[in-house]
Amino acid sequence: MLLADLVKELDYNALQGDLHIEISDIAFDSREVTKGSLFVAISGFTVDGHRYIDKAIELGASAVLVEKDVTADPSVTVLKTSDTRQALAQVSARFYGNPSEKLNLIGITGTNGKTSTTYFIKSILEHAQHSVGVIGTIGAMIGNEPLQTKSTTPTTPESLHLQHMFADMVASGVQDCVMEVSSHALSLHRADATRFRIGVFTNLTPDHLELHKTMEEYFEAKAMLFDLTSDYNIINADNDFGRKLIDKVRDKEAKLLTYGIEEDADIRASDIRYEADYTTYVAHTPEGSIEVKVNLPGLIYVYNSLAAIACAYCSGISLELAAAGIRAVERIKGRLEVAYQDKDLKIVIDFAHTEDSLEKALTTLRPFTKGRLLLVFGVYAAPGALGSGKREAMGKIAAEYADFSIVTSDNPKDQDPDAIVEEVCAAVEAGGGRYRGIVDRREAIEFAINMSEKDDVILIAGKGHETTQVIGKKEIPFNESEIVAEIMAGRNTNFTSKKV
Ligand SMILES: CC(=O)N[C@H]1[C@@H](OP(=O)(O)OP(=O)(O)OC[C@H]2O[C@@H](n3ccc(=O)[nH]c3=O)[C@H](O)[C@@H]2O)O[C@H](CO)[C@@H](O)[C@@H]1O[C@H](C)C(=O)N[C@@H](C)C(=O)N[C@H](CCC(=O)O)C(=O)O
Ligand SMILES: Nc1ncnc2c1ncn2[C@@H]1O[C@H](COP(=O)(O)OP(=O)(O)OP(=O)(O)O)[C@@H](O)[C@H]1O
Repeated sequence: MLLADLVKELDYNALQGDLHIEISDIAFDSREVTKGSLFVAISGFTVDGHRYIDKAIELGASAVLVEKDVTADPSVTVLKTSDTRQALAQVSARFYGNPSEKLNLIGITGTNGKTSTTYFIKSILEHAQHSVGVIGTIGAMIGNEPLQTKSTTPTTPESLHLQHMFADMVASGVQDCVMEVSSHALSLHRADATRFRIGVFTNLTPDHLELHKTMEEYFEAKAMLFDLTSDYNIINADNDFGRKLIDKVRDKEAKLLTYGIEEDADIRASDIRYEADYTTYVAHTPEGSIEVKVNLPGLIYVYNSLAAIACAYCSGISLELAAAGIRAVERIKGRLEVAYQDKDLKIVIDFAHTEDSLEKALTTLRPFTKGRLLLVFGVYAAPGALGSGKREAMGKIAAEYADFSIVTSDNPKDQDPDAIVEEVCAAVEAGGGRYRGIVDRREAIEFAINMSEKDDVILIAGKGHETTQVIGKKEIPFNESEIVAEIMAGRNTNFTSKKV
């Protein structure tokens, strides 16, 4: 594509060079530059991409897009714009032919519930014989085939990779794409230049305050999704920030559709019946009502499946197909997943890693726990004072809702794991909870299993589907289902339970 065409809708100043040159690819990382590329320099959190311009030119970049004044080899074209992250999204969408406009794109945002809502929607759309793509925490897929991409690390990929994925989906005949949209992505403009036909807001509770600083800023970041939607905004009316968002988007062109249980919402659940492993309820929509069975326990999956029913309604899919799609989701990896069960003990793995989700996971399990509810958990939060709020809040939740907590490591990354465990233990103690701190996560799981007695339930929270643990710079294998299976295999031959 000609550089002049690529930057046609961009606000820029040409600092040097020719605009009538062919651009073969785009890169925002100098290490990925190929001959004839446009290199977009981003001022990062850790390094400044402008420092790698010479490297990019050496590797064959023929044009550079910057947001700072730079001196570059006179043989390349240099364009300056006010924000290169925004510009990256714009040129990427244009480079790939604005693929989001060719998809029924559904974006889901919120602190918790994005992944499971995505699964429910995907299953419903597939029941309606649609070809579906997914982008989110568990990766990018077309149907059940993982998409080969340059990067699938973040929940919401960088704009260049995102537009590339959309283009691959369009080329493969995908009709609908269901995508998790994180607040990081929205505030770092990864989803700019993307058209979402439907936007969904699940909830907003404290998290990611290392980036957004205040709940207000965090809310505003999430709300950015609803500036990108064309047809429907689907919002949880029972959540405080959901109601705030309803007021904010009420007059937008995209039609507002609310869902909930407590408020008088457009899509509503009633007659909820909780069982240990599933829940049934009646979903009411403007088109009628239907009995729904969700094969995941607890109120949160009533909400997440209701959001999916709202999407089905907006996509013209019948209630029968919607209910069948939800029923077909048998389990979701690491979401209240039963890792072990016999007549005396149940061990559940869950991805709860925020204060709200930890509370929801514990309160979901409580009514079906005859013995004690034992909790193994760690906290990943920003370093130092910034992360203290989350460490304290999760410690308090553990104290309030678990009978005994084994405080351990989540992904300590570059932080001191002992200091984190100590701080969380102090919060459990301050909340009046019983606890033990064990930094090594495998040992912590083993301790919980060894202290368990008849009828206890163990919740191992925080890592869910993840199969590694990040300690320092190392990512070590850590598959909790396998670890539980190994420990239980040993215990079933030589176990004696201990009182603590
Ligand atoms: C905190 C955060 O979001 N960081 C993002 C940010 O990184 P950064 O600004 O620190 O980048 P940097 O390392 O300083 O580098 C700056 C620039 O120099 C470039 N560079 C760097 C080195 C080099 O040799 N050459 C070069 O060109 C880099 O490619 C980059 O463009 O900009 C990068 C490129 O634009 C992103 O890839 C990166 O996301 C990383 C992968 C990440 O892990 N983000 C997480 C926190 C995240 O986004 N999480 C959300 C939330 C999930 C949830 O809901 O829980 C997500 O969507 O996954
Ligand atoms: N509607 C909900 N409200 C509160 N907590 C929820 C809800 N849905 C799921 N959770 C909890 O949050 C955890 C993560 O759920 P899920 O992966 O669906 O959220 P997510 O928004 O995709 O999270 P992340 O962005 O961190 O990947 C679950 O394991 C569960 O404990």
